[in-house]
Amino acid sequence: MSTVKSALTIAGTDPTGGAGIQADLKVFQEREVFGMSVVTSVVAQNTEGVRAVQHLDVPFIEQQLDAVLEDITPDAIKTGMIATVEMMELIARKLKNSSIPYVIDPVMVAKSGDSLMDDTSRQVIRETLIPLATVVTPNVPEAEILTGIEIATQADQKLAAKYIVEELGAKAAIVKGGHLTGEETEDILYTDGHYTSYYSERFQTKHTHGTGCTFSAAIAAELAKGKSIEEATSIGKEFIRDAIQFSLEIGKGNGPTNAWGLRLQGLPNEGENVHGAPIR
Ligand SMILES: Nc1ncnc2c1ncn2[C@@H]1O[C@H](COP(=O)(O)OP(=O)(O)O)[C@@H](O)[C@H]1O
Ligand SMILES: Cc1ncc(COP(=O)(O)OP(=O)(O)O)c(N)n1
Repeated sequence: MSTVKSALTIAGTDPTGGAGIQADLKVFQEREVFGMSVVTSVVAQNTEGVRAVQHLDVPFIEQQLDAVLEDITPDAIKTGMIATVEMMELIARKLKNSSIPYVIDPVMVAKSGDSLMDDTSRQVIRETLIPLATVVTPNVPEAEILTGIEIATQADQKLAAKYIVEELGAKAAIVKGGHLTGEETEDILYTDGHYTSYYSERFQTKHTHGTGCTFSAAIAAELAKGKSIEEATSIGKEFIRDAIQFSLEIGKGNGPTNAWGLRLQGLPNEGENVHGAPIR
């Protein structure tokens, strides 16, 4: 009997491999969890931005989900780009009575500024998916939309995280600090009435395509292995720090995070700041 755990990502695609499903699968592999995926939207994007989006038909997304879930029970599920109300309703129906740990990265806008979720869905996700979540991982603009709270300080991050749990019904929320300023990044977790902060140095790099996907996928992988929410977040934070420190200068725009950054720590260039390193 295999002891390898599995995780399922339900999300959109990035043909350049830096974000979305492709990024999630790399992270699952790196965290030694068997990765599975259900595609919601096919996105023609690259490191410079989004060119076009095609949403798959909801009945076909359901067929993909059924094909996985009737065969394999994942040890954790993550959702990323869920762009329409109909997709949200489908996933909510499928996960309603499930006890599988469920991480929501409420992807709304790509770093390039391109919208990945329509306006109605930004409101509807609050009622459909968020109450089912084990952990929700919004960045600052996403947390502002979910809560209506303007976020500029650590105190605002805390208020928003608490709101997502106490008012919207998630088990835990991590309001990420990547979009704020300062020498450090601080991500604030609220769960079971307690706050925990997770810090890292802030790297001065433009190569941050896929940071949110990478962070949430790492948390999902650790939950799949049975780690607590606090432990999974701590490992996720270390993972994203190294994935950004060793991010890659691929493409003409914002290069992607490096899912094997943590492994590089064991190599001779340990500690060196190599972000922007070409892969050749
Ligand atoms: N320049 C940076 N240096 C170090 N960590 C960062 C940097 N930018 C973002 N992070 C971290 O990456 C993760 C994703 O953050 P964020 O950029 O806020 O989300 P998103 O990619 O969803 O916009 C968080 O843990 C955040 O603190
Ligand atoms: C298909 C798809 N899903 C999510 C994103 C957003 O990724 P994120 O990790 O939030 O980082 P950026 O790509 O916005 O830098 C995406 N671009 N595509």
